[in-house]
Amino acid sequence: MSVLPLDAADDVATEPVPPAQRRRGLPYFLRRPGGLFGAVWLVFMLAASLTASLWRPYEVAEQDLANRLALPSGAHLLGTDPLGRDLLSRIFSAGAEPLLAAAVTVLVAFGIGLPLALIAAERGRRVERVISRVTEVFLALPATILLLAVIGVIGVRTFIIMAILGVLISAAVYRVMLGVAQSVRQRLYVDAARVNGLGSLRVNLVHVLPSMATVVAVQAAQLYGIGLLIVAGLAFLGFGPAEPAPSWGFMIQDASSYVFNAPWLLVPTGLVLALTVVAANELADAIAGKASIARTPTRRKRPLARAIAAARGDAAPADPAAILEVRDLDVSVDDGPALVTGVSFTLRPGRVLGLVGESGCGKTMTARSLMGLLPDGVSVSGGSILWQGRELVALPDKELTAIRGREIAMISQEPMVALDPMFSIAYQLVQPLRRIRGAGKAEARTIAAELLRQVGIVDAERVLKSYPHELSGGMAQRVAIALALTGEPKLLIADEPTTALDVTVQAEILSLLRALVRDTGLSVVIVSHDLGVVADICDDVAVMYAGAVVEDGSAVAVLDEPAHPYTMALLGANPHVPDGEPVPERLASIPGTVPPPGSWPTGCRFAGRCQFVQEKCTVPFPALPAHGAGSVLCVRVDEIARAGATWEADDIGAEVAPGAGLTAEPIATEPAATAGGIR
Ligand SMILES: Nc1ncnc2c1ncn2[C@@H]1O[C@H](COP(=O)(O)OP(=O)(O)OP(=O)(O)O)[C@@H](O)[C@H]1O
Repeated sequence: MSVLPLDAADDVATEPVPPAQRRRGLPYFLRRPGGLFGAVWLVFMLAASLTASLWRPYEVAEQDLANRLALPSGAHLLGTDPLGRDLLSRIFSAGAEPLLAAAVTVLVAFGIGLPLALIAAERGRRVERVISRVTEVFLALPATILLLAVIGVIGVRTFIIMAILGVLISAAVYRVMLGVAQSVRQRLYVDAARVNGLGSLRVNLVHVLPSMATVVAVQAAQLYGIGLLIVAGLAFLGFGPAEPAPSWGFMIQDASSYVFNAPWLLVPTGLVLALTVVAANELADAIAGKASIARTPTRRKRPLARAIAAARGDAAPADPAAILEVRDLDVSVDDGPALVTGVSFTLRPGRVLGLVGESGCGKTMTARSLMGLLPDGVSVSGGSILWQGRELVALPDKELTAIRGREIAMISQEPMVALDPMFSIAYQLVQPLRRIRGAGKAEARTIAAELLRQVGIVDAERVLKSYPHELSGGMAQRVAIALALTGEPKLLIADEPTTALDVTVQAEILSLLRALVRDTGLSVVIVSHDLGVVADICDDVAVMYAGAVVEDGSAVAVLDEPAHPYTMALLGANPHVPDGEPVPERLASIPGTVPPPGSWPTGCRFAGRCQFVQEKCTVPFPALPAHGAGSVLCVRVDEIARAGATWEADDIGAEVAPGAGLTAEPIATEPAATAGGIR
């Protein structure tokens, strides 16, 4: 039996209620007429039913044979049944059982389904598959037949029957909650909590569950209404309390026999049952009033990476001064295409490395792999990430958790999303400070204020009391940076930290990052598609195209004298002209788009869009010619350099033919010297 729609996760709220709204008077759902009615009616019914023996005017079995099938009167406010028993007394005396039994179903269904969903969402695809397969078995069971069989064995024991129903329905609850939990876990503030080293149980309790509260409440209220109908339905079929004990279902069944000669008999019980079910649904609707949809993929741990690590221990970095050394990193979709291949770069303390390239080139996947925060179904499939000489690839999650937030921190493009809307800034800063630095509450608050000042927030006390939605984008990004600094990290990974901000705020955040690097010796890996950002802040740069680093070196060298055609093209297409340089009449463009993973061409992946393409670019090449201090993934790099060719801006309306930018006769390629080719 599946009483909950399996796609309900898409239809209900996962967005927490803004704290300001929560704090002002009644909860928001009670301010809606439907919600108020639902809550008041349910509370009234429960209270009246549980106390019925204290106030009912007649005993439930007391007969007034002179007043059979009577209409409402002063003596019998809701009338009487065929034996002259008082309907008001019987209806409310019968209410406790369905109201409590339906609650048992809800508690059991959510008591099983919700924790399973949280575990499946957290433990990754394998565990999720196992749990999902088991729940599918439950979903396939013929629940009605099963319940009737149980009644045959144990008799009419409503609470046990409804508990068994809860077990069966828990499979449907699991399916719905899994979608929501996966969606919530994908939110950046959950990432931020993980990045700050919060353990999985606390991430679930502090961040995931509160964000699921609305969905849980909506689903629970709906399931409660369904539970009421099932209890009444069972009693209607004769599987309720034995006469003369009253039950809503049997009273309706009894009334249906008199529907023509005493139609009123059906009204009071039917109306009370209908109103109670409607009340549960109205409450659910009111809770769902703030609905918003969240559909994002889930994350998982890194099974392939574990295998890699099993075969490899920690190693000494090739560059002894390096704090981070990434070698031949491959990131792939499990059982799917590679997203990143052979990425290598080195980062020294106090330096800023930029990963730059068009959208979809693999910058984010590369950056996220450094923290073990790849999306579900994507994992490191090769290579090594040496962090201070320690291999991070396939490090157990527990050890990675200890590194995240403390040694390596992360900020992302959307500061608002990275901050949990449920909590004040003070709370979000104080918690990691207490956990990571072991500070007391007062001390943590003082440090939090200092951190806010360090990131350029002058009225730190006011901001500490604020909630994320009360901050501007730039302010929120400063807070996100302060949050990242709570663990005094040595490396900050900044994924497009200024993309969502307006230009003036961008400049402020960049200058803040520069100051942090200068003052604290922090190292930064910054992901950006903006060469202006790279020029502004980076010491080193790695240009990525279609999952590979096509050129790297010092920012000055790469930006001043780009060697790879792709870097030239990016620079030619950059609308920002440095001060003192002439403004070009027309910007360059790069025809076509980045080929998606799985359809990268053989040979140079940029060949299809390159102005300098030749036959030899389209065949695999095992190694590359040396070029300056950095590396350049182009077989023609020296020819192009010698010819002094640059990426041509195309004429309006005309597309530059591949190969048009270089007219020199083909020149023999230098002997291969640098390792690394395109796979
Ligand atoms: N969860 C995922 N499953 C499969 N493929 C993915 C997933 N996430 C990203 N990709 C693909 O991986 C490739 C690299 O994505 P990535 O986000 O690293 O690019 P990017 O250079 O950071 O681009 P952007 O600036 O748009 O984020 C893209 O082709 C993208 O479609």
